[in-house]
Amino acid sequence: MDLKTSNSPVIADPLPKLALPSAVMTYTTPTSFPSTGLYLNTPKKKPLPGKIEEVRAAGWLDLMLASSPPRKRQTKDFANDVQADELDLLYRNWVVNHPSALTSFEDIVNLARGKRLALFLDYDGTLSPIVDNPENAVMSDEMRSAVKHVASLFPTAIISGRSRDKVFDFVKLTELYYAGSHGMDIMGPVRKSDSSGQHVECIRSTDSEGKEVNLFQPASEFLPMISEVYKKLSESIKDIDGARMEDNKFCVSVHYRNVAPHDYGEVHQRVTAVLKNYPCLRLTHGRKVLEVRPVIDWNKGKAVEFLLESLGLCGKEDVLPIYVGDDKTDEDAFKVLKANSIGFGILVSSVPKDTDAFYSVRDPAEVMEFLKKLASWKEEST
Ligand SMILES: O=P(O)(O)OC[C@H]1O[C@H](O[C@H]2O[C@H](CO)[C@@H](O)[C@H](O)[C@H]2O)[C@H](O)[C@@H](O)[C@@H]1O
Repeated sequence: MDLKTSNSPVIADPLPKLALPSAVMTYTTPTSFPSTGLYLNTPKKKPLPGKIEEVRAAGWLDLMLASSPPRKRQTKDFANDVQADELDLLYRNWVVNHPSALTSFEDIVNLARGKRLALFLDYDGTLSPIVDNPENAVMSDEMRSAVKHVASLFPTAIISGRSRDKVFDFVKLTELYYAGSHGMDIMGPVRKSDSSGQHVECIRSTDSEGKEVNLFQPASEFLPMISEVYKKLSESIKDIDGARMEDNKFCVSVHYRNVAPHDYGEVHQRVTAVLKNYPCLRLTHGRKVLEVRPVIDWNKGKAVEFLLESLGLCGKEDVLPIYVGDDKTDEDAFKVLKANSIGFGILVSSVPKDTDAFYSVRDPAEVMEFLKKLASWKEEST
């Protein structure tokens, strides 16, 4: 297959060998902040919005209202049906540019032939369906065995916004690599090259099975600050019906999925009011969730690069990394694969979205089908 046809991601020059983490050390460290060396140069903050209208003006309220695709229609209603037909049409147009990884499976196989695949999987909305209570986002046994199966064939990692321990409790597979807190807590393999001092910032540790692993936690100096902010935010939002906090170790989630839309502005206002005293924390936005995290130049994309490097798969022409994810934070990983033309992303979405992923699937059920197909193909071809 011609890799440069417009219907396939262009897999060209491999990623130049990364010198992680020193590649991200060029940022200046404000003296009053912890000295992790990975700070982002953020623009000066705008004044905090004081009223709900100002929250809207800042664009956050619209983002909060639009976050996460609408639920399936419950009623038979003409206006709803027209809107749904329009959405279907938009989706059909969008999928032309982001073809289904299932219907384009042959193209993917053609790209993968003769290459070593590396799989990176997001958790929520990718391996488990989105549910109202984050504690209930369990993975089905069928999905677990599909992931276990691919992990026996390709190096596979889960990269989640949740804390690493929590995502492991859901997945329960020791054969995977895990990156929690949006990549700020990575448990990866120990490389022979580590003895030459390549990953100076890693801590040698052992996993639950006693296997030697490398721990990489670029935001460890923020831990006391994050737990302080967690307490303050919990106190601040406790009277907002449906608002819920989640401690993700190196970041904090403020969930508003179960909050009435007229209170969204209030949630945002309370969060920004607490954060104004923490200039080295920043706010990002996911699916009905506001996320507080350290201002360091580290994200899921950097975690993918780091893991590829740790696995000895970086800069190799015969390696094809695939990243599957559903959320904004996964875009950092899609971007890395696209920018370096080394692999491609698969966006999990049933509605059109602006994305750097090349392929798409509609939901976790399709993710599972894709993983099963990949495993069968690999087994048949060997
Ligand atoms: O990177 P991920 O593994 O996708 O984690 C991102 C966030 O996922 C979880 O929240 C989302 O899923 C919940 C359960 O389905 C849902 O209730 C919530 O509205 C979604 O935003 C998780 O709870 C967060 O901590 C993660 O940051």
